[in-house]
Amino acid sequence: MSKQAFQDYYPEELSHCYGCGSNNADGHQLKSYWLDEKQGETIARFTPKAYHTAIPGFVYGGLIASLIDCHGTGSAAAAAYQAQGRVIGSAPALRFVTGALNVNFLAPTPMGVELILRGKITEVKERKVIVEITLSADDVVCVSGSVIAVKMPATMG
Ligand SMILES: CCCCCCCCCC(=O)SCCNC(=O)CCNC(=O)[C@H](O)C(C)(C)COP(=O)(O)OP(=O)(O)OC[C@H]1O[C@@H](n2cnc3c(N)ncnc32)[C@H](O)[C@@H]1OP(=O)(O)O
Repeated sequence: MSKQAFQDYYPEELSHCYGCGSNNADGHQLKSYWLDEKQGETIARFTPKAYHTAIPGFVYGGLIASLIDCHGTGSAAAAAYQAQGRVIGSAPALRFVTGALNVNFLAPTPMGVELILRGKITEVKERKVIVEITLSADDVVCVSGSVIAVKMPATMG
């Protein structure tokens, strides 16, 4: 696993995202990495805080959605660089935003354990990347989801 997260390559001015921006002190600051680059598999870890509670003992679904969202967009950027045979972070920058986010809550997600997000890149096009994601707690898949990530429009940059 590489030491630098995909999000560490985002430029400073695009590092304010509530889910994954390292410049957002109030955000989740999610970090995503290759688990197996050849297989297009990625990983992120996150331990919810007490204030991320839905029902006592269980994690708030909106938090989970945002973790899937940012693991998806980060994985998409890494996959786009990979597909072009380029070093991640090299210019011109390849940046992706969420076009669509699907989340399926399969089982209650317990508080008090580290959550593991695993991504699988299933489609890479020039302007669009699809990432399928699972979120596990204690080796149980509690949530599945997918992100359709689309190249960031100039109007957002
Ligand atoms: C960027 C650096 C890091 C920043 C932090 C990470 C981001 C964190 C995640 C977020 O929260 S981002 C904020 C939430 N997202 C937005 O506000 C995006 C708002 N929507 C848009 O700006 C545009 O609608 C969008 C860029 C998503 C798409 O517009 P485009 O005109 O660029 O898309 P286009 O029509 O060219 O379609 C390109 C491909 O994407 C597909 N696509 C576009 N929008 C889609 C959609 N909504 N659902 C499914 N597919 C979609 C489209 O079908 C097509 O696929 P194909 O190539 O296979 O034909």
